[in-house]
Amino acid sequence: MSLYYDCATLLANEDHTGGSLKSRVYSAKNIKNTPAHVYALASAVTKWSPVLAEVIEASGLLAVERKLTPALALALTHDLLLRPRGLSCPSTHPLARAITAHRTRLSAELTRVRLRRRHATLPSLAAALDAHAPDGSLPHPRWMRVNTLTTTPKELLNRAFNNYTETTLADVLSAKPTDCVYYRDTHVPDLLALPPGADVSKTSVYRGGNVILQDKASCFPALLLDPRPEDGRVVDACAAPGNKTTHLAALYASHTSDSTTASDTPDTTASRIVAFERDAGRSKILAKMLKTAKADERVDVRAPADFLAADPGDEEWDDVGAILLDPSCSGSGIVGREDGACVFPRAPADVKGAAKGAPKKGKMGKVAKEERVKEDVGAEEAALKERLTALSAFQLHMVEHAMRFPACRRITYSTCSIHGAENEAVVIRSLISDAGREGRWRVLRREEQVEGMKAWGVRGDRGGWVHEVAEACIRCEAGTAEGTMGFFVCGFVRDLPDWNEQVEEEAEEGRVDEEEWTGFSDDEG
Ligand SMILES: C[S@@+](CC[C@H](N)C(=O)[O-])C[C@H]1O[C@@H](n2cnc3c(N)ncnc32)[C@H](O)[C@@H]1O
Repeated sequence: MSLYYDCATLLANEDHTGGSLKSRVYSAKNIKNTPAHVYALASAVTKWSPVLAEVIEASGLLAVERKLTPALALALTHDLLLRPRGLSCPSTHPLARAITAHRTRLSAELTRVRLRRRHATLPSLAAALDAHAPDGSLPHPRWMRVNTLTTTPKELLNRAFNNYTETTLADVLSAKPTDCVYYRDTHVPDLLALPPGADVSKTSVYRGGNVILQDKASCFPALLLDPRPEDGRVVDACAAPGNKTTHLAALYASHTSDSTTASDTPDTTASRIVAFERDAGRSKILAKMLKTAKADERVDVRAPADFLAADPGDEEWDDVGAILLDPSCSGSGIVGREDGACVFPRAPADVKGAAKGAPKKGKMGKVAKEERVKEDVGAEEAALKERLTALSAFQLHMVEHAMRFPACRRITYSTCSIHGAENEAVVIRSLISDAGREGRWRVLRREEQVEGMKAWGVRGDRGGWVHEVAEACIRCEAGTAEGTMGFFVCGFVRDLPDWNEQVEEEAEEGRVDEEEWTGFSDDEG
């Protein structure tokens, strides 16, 4: 039984140890079983966790078996339902008894989840989870961004991938994990793709911070923001684990060499990127990532600290010229959970209709079962709507806050969500908000975007939005030939008037005293 406790401890990761699941298993001091044994179970549970979490929630297991934690329930349910030889512990153990008592109900819920995901068999569902891709869609490549703070693509390829051949993305997508092929992206500079399932976590280039495992779509926000020394300081408002922070640091640094001739170039040796992160545990991961990527001296980390608590009126922020805003979202665009990111069943109190999900005695007729499924789906939809309403209110608040920084001229807003409520709707509501109108914010039009982003063809959802806004918004879809996850990003800009020039011009025209300043009209938003 200790195997299940070991696995649950690793998955729950309550002390927020950073690194991959494998590195955490192999460096764990508090496990009783061999690391290989624990890792095999923990990685299988992680893979199945999106499915098993649904099964456990729907079964009401955690409401009945109070001694089971969500992580323990995942590990036990995995072996009970999916391991050919079942649980690997004596059947008389109290935990084995507790889980076995629910076998019928859990197994029925697994069937329902499988059918809802449109898989005729368990192996078909397993293959979809293996490929880290949604049902019926193409697999997901292993994207890696070359960290130009420490190396160059050429040097990296020569050093670590010299037996690899460059090919098309389509070839990479259909290759086996061990095939030595790579693709060089055309939208994001310094981005490479390896075959789906390729494991680079053991390589020295990964451990040494020469490559950052970052989905292509997740590289868009920093690229679109295009941070430059003349922007002043750049804020990453929601930074952990730090993928975009390190990207910002690399892009910023790439511009410093070609701008050093300008006499008003700011001191580029100081930390010009400020990273906020509210969560204490994730702040540690951020610090570790920045150190590994050799970006720690370039980033002024404010963590744990709330971006919303930074007062835009405070002179400390007078030189913030660009903000990258990547706030918490529903995550509905994520197609593959990174190694170690396990999905846990929610505690009974958090599950809507948990009581309804609790095991009941007696047989159900076919019609009653169908009714029950319809009720469940209806409840799920209502819960999602409620969640999206809360998330989009928070996201709007974050954008409005960013829009109030007086010297800020560019903002990128991004989510890994596919829902319009968190994406285009937040953009529109930000533009018409007080902060948006008073600050004269508008979208960064497609023709104004950096080359790679301008060329990207999948634009915002047109459903009723103004054409310019839909064209400015960038979307990525999961499971397509582009190999991205579901993602959204939009840039905001404002052309701040140069007040001195304006006053001079108006004085020359003799208009200064004639016209009284009445503020911007609503039409000017
Ligand atoms: C989507 S994740 C950011 C991912 C990150 N940008 C990256 O690319 O690695 C959102 C993060 O924002 C943090 N967060 C949410 N609200 C925040 C706030 N008000 N201030 C600072 N951080 C916040 C969350 O804790 C979470 O770590």
